[in-house]
Amino acid sequence: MPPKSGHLRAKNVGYDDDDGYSDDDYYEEEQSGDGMTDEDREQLRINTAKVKESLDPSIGATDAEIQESLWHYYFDVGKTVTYLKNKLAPAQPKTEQPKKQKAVSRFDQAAAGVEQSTPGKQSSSAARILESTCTAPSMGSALSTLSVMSFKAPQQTDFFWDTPWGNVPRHRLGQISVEPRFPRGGLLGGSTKLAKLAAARKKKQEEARSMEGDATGTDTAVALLDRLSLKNKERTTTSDTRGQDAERKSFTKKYPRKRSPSPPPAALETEEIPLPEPTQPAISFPNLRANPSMFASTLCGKDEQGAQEQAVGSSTFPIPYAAFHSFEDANPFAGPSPDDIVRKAQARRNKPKAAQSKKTTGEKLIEPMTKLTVDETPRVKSKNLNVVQEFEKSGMKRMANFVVIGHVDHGKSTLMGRLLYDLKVIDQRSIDKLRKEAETIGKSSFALAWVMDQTSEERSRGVTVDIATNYFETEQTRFTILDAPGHKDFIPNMIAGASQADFAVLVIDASTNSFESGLKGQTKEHALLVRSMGVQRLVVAVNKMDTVSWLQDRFDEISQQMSTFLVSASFSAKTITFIPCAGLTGENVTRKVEDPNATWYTGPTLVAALDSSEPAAKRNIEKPLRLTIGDVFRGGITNPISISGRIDAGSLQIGDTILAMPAAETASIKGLEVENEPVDWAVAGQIPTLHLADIDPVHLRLGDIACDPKAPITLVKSFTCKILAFEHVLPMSVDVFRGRLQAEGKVTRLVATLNKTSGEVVKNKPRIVKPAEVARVVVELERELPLEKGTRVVLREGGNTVAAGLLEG
Ligand SMILES: Nc1nc2c(ncn2[C@@H]2O[C@H](COP(=O)(O)OP(=O)(O)OP(=O)(O)O)[C@@H](O)[C@H]2O)c(=O)[nH]1
Repeated sequence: MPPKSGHLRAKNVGYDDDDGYSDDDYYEEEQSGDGMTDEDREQLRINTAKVKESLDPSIGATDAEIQESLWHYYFDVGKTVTYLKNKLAPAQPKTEQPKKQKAVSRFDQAAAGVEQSTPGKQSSSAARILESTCTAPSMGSALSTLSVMSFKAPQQTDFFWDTPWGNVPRHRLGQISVEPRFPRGGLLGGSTKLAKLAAARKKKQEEARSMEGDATGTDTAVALLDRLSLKNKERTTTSDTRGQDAERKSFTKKYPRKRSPSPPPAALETEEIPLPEPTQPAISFPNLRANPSMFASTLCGKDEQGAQEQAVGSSTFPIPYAAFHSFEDANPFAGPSPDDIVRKAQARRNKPKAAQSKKTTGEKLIEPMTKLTVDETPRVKSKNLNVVQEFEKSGMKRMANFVVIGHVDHGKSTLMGRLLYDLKVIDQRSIDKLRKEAETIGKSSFALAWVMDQTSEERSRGVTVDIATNYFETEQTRFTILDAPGHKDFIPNMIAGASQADFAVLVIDASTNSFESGLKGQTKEHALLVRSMGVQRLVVAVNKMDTVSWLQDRFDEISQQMSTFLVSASFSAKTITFIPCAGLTGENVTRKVEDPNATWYTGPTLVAALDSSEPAAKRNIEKPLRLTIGDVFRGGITNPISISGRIDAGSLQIGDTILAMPAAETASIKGLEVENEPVDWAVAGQIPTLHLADIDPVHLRLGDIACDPKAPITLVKSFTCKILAFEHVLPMSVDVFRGRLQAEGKVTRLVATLNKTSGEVVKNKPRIVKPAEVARVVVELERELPLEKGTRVVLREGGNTVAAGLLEG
């Protein structure tokens, strides 16, 4: 039987300094009940066969003897054979033995020297190993068997007398303790490189410590080793300490410590552990006790002694203002504030003539602001183009912006993605990439929608959140798509999109029940909103026709119901077009439908219907500039502040100065882009990007108006408007929306209900305005807004659209 012991542990002991650290030091090998691993058993079996082969059969060694010897010689076949030959055939000369031995290490030599020079001390080194090894209860019995079997007190004649591991000095035995079965705590699992290094360092420190302790009791050779290792240790310690000090210094420098409040002196005095009587120190040490922090002193009062000690120390920090006893009495607001001084200085500069000339009640409030905006000299050189002439000369295609509206998930983004893909605005590679990405998150059906929905939130939720813009052109027209969110939570964003649109594409899901649920939801609300915001032309895309097998009945049913509703919502039947299509498959989007069930349809494709739209109403190019800011962003390193938005009226060019309202701050246009292309000018109806200079971004907010400084938009705090009620309206709090602009307000007065078509007064001072009624109401705002006659607003309350209105003054 092979011995069962912690022998395995001994195999892992690295005696030489240059022995590398091994994982085995921290991971005990998998052992079965006999203390051996499967690997050991296999090794033992192979080596037993080898030993048997090498031994003269006359020697007659049993398997048990061979295995025992192999075990003690760490499976060394040569040594085992020699040992068995010596043991079982004593006649053989012993002198051959050293030749076969492995070269001994420096430590082994030293240890052997110890044993030779101090015979009395050679008492059972192996037993000592065992003593220290047999600490783990699990190994106890196996080891005790081993100690009885193999580690009898060695005789000079004993074969083991010169085995190096049998002569391990006691101070080294600390290493041979039984390791815990699992990685030690504190090293984060022990398998990382860091953990290994930490463990190796710890081991070295322990080694050095044990050396110090035993140094006196060792002989010269061990003392020599001690000195060697101590030197090393000193070296390491010094360099370590130096290193640590340097590290600490640099760390302290890098991350100066916060002074945490020290406990007050009283707390220190009440320490429970009695301190030993202080002996008179030969050298007086500096008082290293930390002084209470200023914070603690302030809170708990000053300890006089502490204060004195503190006075001696150099690291004192006065409380700000502590020296000024009368600081409570002083009035810090007596003089003008630094802001006042700056504002006063700025106010001395010239006032903008335009801003001055048009004074309203509200302007009194923003007077200081307008005084700040003076510099009308553009910093960027203007080409002084006559933009109206340039526009006429350019022979530009007609332009149209359309907003895509409809209930959530009815397929708006997919339809637009398909349209852009089929018109080759989006290339195959991009689509493949989107498909792949969509597949990875299990939303492959949304790949086309992702052409429009580009934020990670939209993609992960599968819902459009904000207006997405894209462009395409047909033979006659350059189109700007404004894809609106369908979810009711994002109606304000839909309003912002609709406020920039010339016409709308209303997408309706033809699938069973989807159309019906949309009617109760945003299909109707969106249609009403765009109408009340001035949109007259509507293309109704009856989408997902593939899900109803292109059934004509379904198409007709939807068309009829929607026509009735839309006409009741003041759309003209002539300006509504119904197109059956399937965005997902692309049928009847840019190409004719080929489904055999769809032969009944002979009308235009969706793109053809868009292209044949009436040109937008005449653009107000010659009117003063009005651009509703739809986005404020950083347009790159050279363009730290950029805005984009639709030009509602007028034109602009590079070098122009614009006035941002309500901030009443001017800025100069240093760069212009339309549809991502640099241009020199832009006109009403376009949605350009303006790269600005000479303005602080804080003065630009979504919904603000960029206008002509010579004809600025007025700021109003209350207005009268003609509304179409969606819900009951009475004097109530409302949120007022104008494009991206949103402000709190109140319907303060119901002036009259009006006739829908003629606009004549039906009833003065009604107590309530019912849904679908038209009325004149007065709205008061919490703050002044840039609004003027003809502006369209939406009134909402508690997340519902209450009414849409047109400003009358
Ligand atoms: N079968 C079929 N499914 C479609 C069609 N069009 C869109 N879908 C699916 O309808 C789901 C919603 O499509 P979206 O394009 O995200 O809908 P949406 O109206 O833009 O949604 P929101 O913008 O969040 O309101 C997706 O799973 C599409 O694959 C279609 O023509 N046929």
